[in-house]
Amino acid sequence: MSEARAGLSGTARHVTVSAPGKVNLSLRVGPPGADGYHPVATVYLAVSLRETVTAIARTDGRVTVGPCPRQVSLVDAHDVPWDERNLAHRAAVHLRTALGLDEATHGVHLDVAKQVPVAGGMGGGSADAAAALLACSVLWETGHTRSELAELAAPLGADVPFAVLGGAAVGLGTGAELTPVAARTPVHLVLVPADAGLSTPVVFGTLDELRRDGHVPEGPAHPEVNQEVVRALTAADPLALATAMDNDLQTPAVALFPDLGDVLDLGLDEGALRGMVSGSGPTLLFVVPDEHSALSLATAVEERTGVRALPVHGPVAGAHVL
Ligand SMILES: C[C@@](CO)(OP(=O)(O)O)[C@H](O)COP(=O)(O)OP(=O)(O)OC[C@H]1O[C@@H](n2ccc(N)nc2=O)[C@H](O)[C@@H]1O
Ligand SMILES: Nc1ncnc2c1ncn2[C@@H]1O[C@H](COP(=O)(O)OP(=O)(O)O)[C@@H](O)[C@H]1O
Repeated sequence: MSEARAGLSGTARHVTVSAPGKVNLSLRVGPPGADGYHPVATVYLAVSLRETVTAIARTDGRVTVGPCPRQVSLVDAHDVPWDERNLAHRAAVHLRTALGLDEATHGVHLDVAKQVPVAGGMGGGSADAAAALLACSVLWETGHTRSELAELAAPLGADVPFAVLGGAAVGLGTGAELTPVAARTPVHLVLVPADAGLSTPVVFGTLDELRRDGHVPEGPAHPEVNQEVVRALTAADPLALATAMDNDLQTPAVALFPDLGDVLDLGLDEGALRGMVSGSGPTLLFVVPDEHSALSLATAVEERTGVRALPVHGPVAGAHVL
């Protein structure tokens, strides 16, 4: 048993929450501000690859976090910090502090079962933070609605409010100012994770360098929302969606991880409507017309690369109690 779990009784009160990973169907990035953050205009889609966090009451006032001992994980959770740097841990401490809750009586252990690739540009850590926020809020009976929790989530990371709300949404500012988009039917995608991660700040920094050196055009100070992607989502038109998608972080992600170019070509070769880097990468997303095409593309990619490809769909629900 891990040190963090020692002393937890099997009968302790607990709450389990599921929260989704995401892809960005459009990600337009402006130049960085004084705080280092870049203004974005993005279109998020929550997808059917989810994280699960169980909040277990602790009687000693501590906040602890660890990988779920019962989980057979799809992902390698070794790169995840299982201490106070973990986003789920930070979410619990943030909630306790923001609400002025008594530390002595608001301890918690967080069991995290990961399915979303780590450092893959799919917001897995953000989903853990969103799930921990809701799980602790229910455990500690704070009475917050999901939209109140989404507002509380913003200081934890640009993607965290979206993981609370889920669905599909336009994100402005750092990505945390959300407007829901009503997607008519499911979008079917195949995700191809890479065998290593990419650091989000390094990918943003590489974009800045490529722009400074004139290899990539400058972005506008206030990027505009890709309305064609929004229209394609509301019109349930996968071909229009595939055509309109864009991601300013694709060029820096491929510069840092050149093998991505080959896998993008391979996906197109096997019938995808379009392939693109998900967020800051290196996970790739391929748009396909329907569920059947998703299964056959995933099989073909696996056969040719030996990499596990994941058929998913979206939009799916945000953080909710199981
Ligand atoms: C790029 C995106 C696209 O949705 O996500 P990923 O693809 O990495 O999951 C997001 O903008 C990331 O969201 P998230 O991972 O929550 O970012 P944060 O923790 O807030 O920030 C991590 C770092 O990324 C950079 N950052 C993030 C958001 C933003 N609008 N501008 C930035 O420059 C900053 O260097 C920041 O210190
Ligand atoms: N619960 C968590 N799950 C995954 N990574 C985490 C978590 N908490 C902190 N991290 C750190 O955040 C980094 C990026 O996390 P992640 O959300 O998986 O990727 P991305 O920002 O590309 O979507 C990881 O490399 C890891 O160091």
